[in-house]
Amino acid sequence: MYTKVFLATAFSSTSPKEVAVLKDCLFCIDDKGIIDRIVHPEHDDYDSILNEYVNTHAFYKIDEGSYLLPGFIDLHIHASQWAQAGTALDIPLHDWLSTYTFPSEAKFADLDYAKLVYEDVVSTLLANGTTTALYFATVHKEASVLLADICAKQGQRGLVGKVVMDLAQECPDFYRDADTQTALQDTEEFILEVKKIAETTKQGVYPVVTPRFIPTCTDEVLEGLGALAAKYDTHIQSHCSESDWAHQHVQQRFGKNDAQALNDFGLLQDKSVMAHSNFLSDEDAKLFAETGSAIAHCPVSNAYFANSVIPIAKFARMGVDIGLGSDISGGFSPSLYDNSRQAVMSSRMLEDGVNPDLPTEERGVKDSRITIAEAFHLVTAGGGASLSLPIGRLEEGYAWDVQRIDTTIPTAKLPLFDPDEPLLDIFQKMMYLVRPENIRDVWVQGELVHSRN
Ligand SMILES: Nc1nc2[nH]cnc2c(=O)[nH]1
Repeated sequence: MYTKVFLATAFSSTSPKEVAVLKDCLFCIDDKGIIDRIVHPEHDDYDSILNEYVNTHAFYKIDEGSYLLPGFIDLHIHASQWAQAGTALDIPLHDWLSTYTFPSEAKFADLDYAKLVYEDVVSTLLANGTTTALYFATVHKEASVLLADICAKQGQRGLVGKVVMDLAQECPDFYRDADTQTALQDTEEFILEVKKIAETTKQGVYPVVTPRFIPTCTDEVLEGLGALAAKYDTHIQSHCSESDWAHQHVQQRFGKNDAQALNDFGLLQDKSVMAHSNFLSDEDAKLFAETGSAIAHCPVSNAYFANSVIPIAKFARMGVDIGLGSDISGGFSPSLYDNSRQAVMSSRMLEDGVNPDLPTEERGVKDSRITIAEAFHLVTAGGGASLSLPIGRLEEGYAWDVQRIDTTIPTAKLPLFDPDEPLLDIFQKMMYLVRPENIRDVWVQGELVHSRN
């Protein structure tokens, strides 16, 4: 007995460069919200399953002109920074943090304010097709638990970190952990409270060990956080080699790159996700591949703060797990469609180069481009592999995290005029042209969590 059976045409990434078209398939979902079977029209039992379910409440026929995509996975987002999205992008990272961001994050000591912003960011992400998000909250333990609770209640798969920043000379008095011991104790209590919420959350919520980045953390806290992550087998997230300033800051402090320093503190492992990572050396990238650590590539944010375009195609060839992050609010857009488009465009600019005064052959970095199909892989299957969770693919054994895209609605109609247009062309048009209006329904772990109908 299946809980839900969908008859639909869908797209799913089967490898970094390949997208499968699942035409007129039956997607059979069990009571845990997992895809139990995908039955193709040529399968022997297609007609019998169709006949068994077609007149039941469990049957969902996706209309012509609508297509299913896996829900998107945001590998790096600061939930609290939703309150300042779209502002203050005119100054460098270090000044942006101290002038705008730390004062804005400090307001999350107020739980009423935190609730207002967090409920809105989670529902906004769901409306944009983001079914899983790896969140930075703020230093405040209670407000961080609240974010996990809001994800649980709204049906989003949230991985949430209480931010740790305890280094007095780099953090303002009004916004940091009281001291190292408190930072570690709050983190441990946070982990236990989120694990408690997870016990009754179908789609899962996960506590994440979250040193903000090396420049705001003491050696003691970094070491303690590595130990806590090992003790509770949690995910880990931080920022790594994001900009010239951040990269050089760690070099000056430790005489080594961020990646190496994070590894020495036990912070690079299979469930680690490091945001940005623009300035990884080849050796650093090998360390990521060996430890199973992932890169959260944040292409919109990088255009403002990273002083560079990350060579994402090269790191993918080296076997590093990679997904996409919106990095609200270093990135202004909550949409991973926007970020997929920017990932492609930035990679093209890296390949061709940008300075017209240089001769063609000196202008760019060859073999740097990625296609929109590769961006789709990053935002779905790549994100799932980065988190070591069975999400991001429409395959048996994976969670039913899905968005229904309607290409026909009058206010956001896609330019589809040829009834014989190849489905993979329609897929590309969706990746480039979909707006939130087109995202009609969103399911997480088999449950409908957003609908515009
Ligand atoms: N983009 C970005 N980089 C950071 N590095 C440390 N904190 C932050 C942050 O909030 N945003």
